[in-house]
Amino acid sequence: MAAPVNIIVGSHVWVEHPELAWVDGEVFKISAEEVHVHTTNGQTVITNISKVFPKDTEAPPGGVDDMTKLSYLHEPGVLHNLAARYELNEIYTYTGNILIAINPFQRLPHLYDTHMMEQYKGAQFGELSPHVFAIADVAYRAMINEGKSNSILVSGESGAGKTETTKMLMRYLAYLGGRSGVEGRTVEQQVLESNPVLEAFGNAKTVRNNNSSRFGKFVELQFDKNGRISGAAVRTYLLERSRVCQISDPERNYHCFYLLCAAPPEVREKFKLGDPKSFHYLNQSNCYALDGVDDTEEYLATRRAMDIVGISEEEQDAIFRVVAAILHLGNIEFAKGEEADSSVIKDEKSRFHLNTTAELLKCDAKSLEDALINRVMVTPEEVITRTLDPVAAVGSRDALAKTVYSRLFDWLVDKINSSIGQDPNSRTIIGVLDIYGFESFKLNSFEQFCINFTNEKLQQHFNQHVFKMEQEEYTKEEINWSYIEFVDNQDVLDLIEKKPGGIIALLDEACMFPKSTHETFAQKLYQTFKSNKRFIKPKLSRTSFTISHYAGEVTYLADLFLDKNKDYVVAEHQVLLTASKCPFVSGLFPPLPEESSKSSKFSSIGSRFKGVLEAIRISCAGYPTRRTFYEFLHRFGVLAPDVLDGNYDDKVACEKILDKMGLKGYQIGKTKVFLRAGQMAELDARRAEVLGNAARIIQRQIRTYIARKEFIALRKAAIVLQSYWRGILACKLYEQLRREAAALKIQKNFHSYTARTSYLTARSSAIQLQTGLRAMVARNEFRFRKQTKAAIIIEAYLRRHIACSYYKSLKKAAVITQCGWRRRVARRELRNLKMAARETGALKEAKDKLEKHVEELTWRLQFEKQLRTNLEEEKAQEIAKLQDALQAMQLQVEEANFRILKEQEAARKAIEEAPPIVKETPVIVHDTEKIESLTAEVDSLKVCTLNWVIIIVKLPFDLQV
Ligand SMILES: Nc1ncnc2c1ncn2[C@@H]1O[C@H](COP(=O)(O)OP(=O)(O)OP(=O)(O)O)[C@@H](O)[C@H]1O
Repeated sequence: MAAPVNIIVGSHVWVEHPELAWVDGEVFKISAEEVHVHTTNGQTVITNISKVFPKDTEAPPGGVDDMTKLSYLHEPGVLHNLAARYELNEIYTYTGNILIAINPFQRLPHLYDTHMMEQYKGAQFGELSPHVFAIADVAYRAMINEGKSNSILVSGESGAGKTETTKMLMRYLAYLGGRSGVEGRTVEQQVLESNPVLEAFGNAKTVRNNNSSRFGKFVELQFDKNGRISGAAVRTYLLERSRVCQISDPERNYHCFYLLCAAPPEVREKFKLGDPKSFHYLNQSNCYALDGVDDTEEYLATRRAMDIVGISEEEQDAIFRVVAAILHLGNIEFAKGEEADSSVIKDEKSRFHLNTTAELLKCDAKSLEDALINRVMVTPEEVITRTLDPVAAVGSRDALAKTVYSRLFDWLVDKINSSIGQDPNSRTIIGVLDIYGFESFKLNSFEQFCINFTNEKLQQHFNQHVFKMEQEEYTKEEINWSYIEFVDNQDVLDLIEKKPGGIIALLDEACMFPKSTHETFAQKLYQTFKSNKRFIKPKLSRTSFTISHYAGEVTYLADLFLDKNKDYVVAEHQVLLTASKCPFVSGLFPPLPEESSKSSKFSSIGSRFKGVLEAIRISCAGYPTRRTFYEFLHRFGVLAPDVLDGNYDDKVACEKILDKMGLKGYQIGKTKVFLRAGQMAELDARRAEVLGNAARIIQRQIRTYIARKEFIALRKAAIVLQSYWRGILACKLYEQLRREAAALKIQKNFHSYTARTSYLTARSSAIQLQTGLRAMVARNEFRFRKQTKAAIIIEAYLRRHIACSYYKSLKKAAVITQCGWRRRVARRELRNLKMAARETGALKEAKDKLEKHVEELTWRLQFEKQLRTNLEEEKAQEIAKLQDALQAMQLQVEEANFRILKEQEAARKAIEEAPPIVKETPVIVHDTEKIESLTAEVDSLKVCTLNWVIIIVKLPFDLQV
């Protein structure tokens, strides 16, 4: 809540709610005791109020589409809601089943296009966003379903958009019940095409609206039994006749006057017209032209529209001749005559206008003059001719102008209606009443009085419908009904229309007394209604009076009431124009039947005003819908077929159906069912649902059949298509597989190439290694062989040495053996010689010799022993040396083995590190075998060496042996 503000000044202030005020589009809270409201210079000043933010008004930010959804239904809340929606270009809002339309002052074509019409066609009320089409749709459906006529009331202040709304309603109704009309034009087209004509003669610029309709309009669309438009009629009410003679600044007179003044020169010349400023009926205001409107163009457009409506060239000529005549008529001025209370044509200028008027109306100029300045009074005894003073003559002139203009307007409306065509056999109509809403201005005159009286009547009609008649019906039907308090405006209506004694009756009375003035009329009112609650006499005024209407108090100026009320044709005027040589003009004033001219020549607008509202029916509250039991069962029996089948009384059956539908708050009367607002729609919706379901079942079966047929055909087609596509897919798949295989092959070859390359690299490395190793092994072997060769040489030498030694030993042994043998032989000879020495000394000598020889042999043995010992020592040394050499060779072999193992290890590692795809090649196996064979070879060599060693070692033993 914002801080309180002291003074708020606004031009649009609503303070009807006790706590809230709406000031220029904002909501304010009023502190009840201190609030002070007064108006200065057209602005309202409110003190001690505090601003309320929109959220406090309970409406969601975007507003609600139905005002009944607002938590608090008060003016600020309602206006705030409308403003919030208006911000979003949502110009329509519901209040229950009433539509509020706000003038967007811009074209919103998307709101009214054919797509929109399609959407609203047959849609449930309230289902879609609020729209003028929804209202027309409800009226049309109700007419079709119930076979009854319906009316739509379009009400609002001037410029609110009534005429536009009416056009939209008609367009939508024509869309629903369209028929091709005369010469291929639809009725709606014809009605709309007639609009420029009606607007040219019935519309004028006002303060609020540049194209304000100055007449009430009831468009009646007639429908045949099939719900097609079969005819249409435009009924007009209350053309604002006073505007013909009197306009206030900055308003304009009816458009047609300005169009004619802007017509092509030859036309203007023909009608002796000039600048609109030169005509009294137009120059009372300073406004002559409208922004963005070219009157010359409009003149031509009106002529074209007249062509379309079927107004002939001669008729068009006559129409504009009459319009020109009215302008000239307004320029006739009067001066005082020689006799008392008499007048004469003021000057030559006025006479020119008088003559021109007579010329244009094709009547006698003298008769026209007489009709303007004289009055004929018919008394039972005689006929008296009375002169009129200049003021009365002006009144007579203006009365003539108004009469001619209003007759002309009525003629145009009739012409339009006959051009559209009526259907006398039409059973139902939808009427659209476009009428001004309640008006309250600073200065209110007879027009506002009539408009407000109409609205008072509408309100009463509403009251009657909603409350009075309802209550009567409920009582008659003996249903429970708690009486609703309502503001009954019957007393206001009594004040206005009661006969005798009401304001209109007093006004008519005053109009009939020639001496009456507005002052005497006002005094009469003050006197008659001094104790009436609805009538207030303003303190300082002598001619104004205030009526407390249902919508508020309005003060009227009685000054022009008498003049504006007089709607009779002055007999002189009637005679004058009936005698016109122009058939069109005389046709506007057909001679009156003898009786009527005698009995009453006076009719007042006020009294005629009461026929206007009969065609209007407004949707009501309470139990707005009622149906006789038969109607109800006939319509809603489908909702509960079991109830219809059962043997129930109509009343019970209705009750059962309603209960089955779960409706609450309805009432069952003696002969009728009474439904709450919206319940009928709900039942209709359920009925539509049931019928819809039934229709759906039928549709389903048919659709199943059609769908099955279509399916089979489709399946066949699909199979053909599938096989074709599968063929294409298989080809594609094959192509893909082929590509994959090719890719694999390429990969394989590539891998094999890379593997081969790496293998070759590995192999060449292995070969290099092997070569190196083999070279090394060969070198080793070579070295070994060299060593072996050397060993063999050594061995050979050793063997030779051994053989030599053996030979020597054998020789020695042979020598020894020989020596031994010889010793034995010598001994034997010695013995023989001894024997012979004994026998002879010679033997002794031989003995000595032999002894000597033995001694020598013994020495030689000793020497041989010494030699063998030396030889053995040498041999032991040699063996030790050889063993050392053998050990060294063994070490070398081990070393070679160790190196081979290392090479093997390195080769194995290299192979392992090579890529996995490299298969183990038998090369290594060969190498290993080779190595193993080499190892075996080495081992055999070792064995050989050992054998050899063993041989060597054995030799001494042999030798020993
Ligand atoms: N729905 C709408 N869309 C666009 N413009 C609109 C709409 N309603 C009204 N207007 C505009 O407002 C102007 C006045 O509207 P309209 O003539 O229908 O008002 P009205 O209530 O009939 O006034 P009056 O009672 O003075 O004849 C129109 O000329 C048009 O420019």
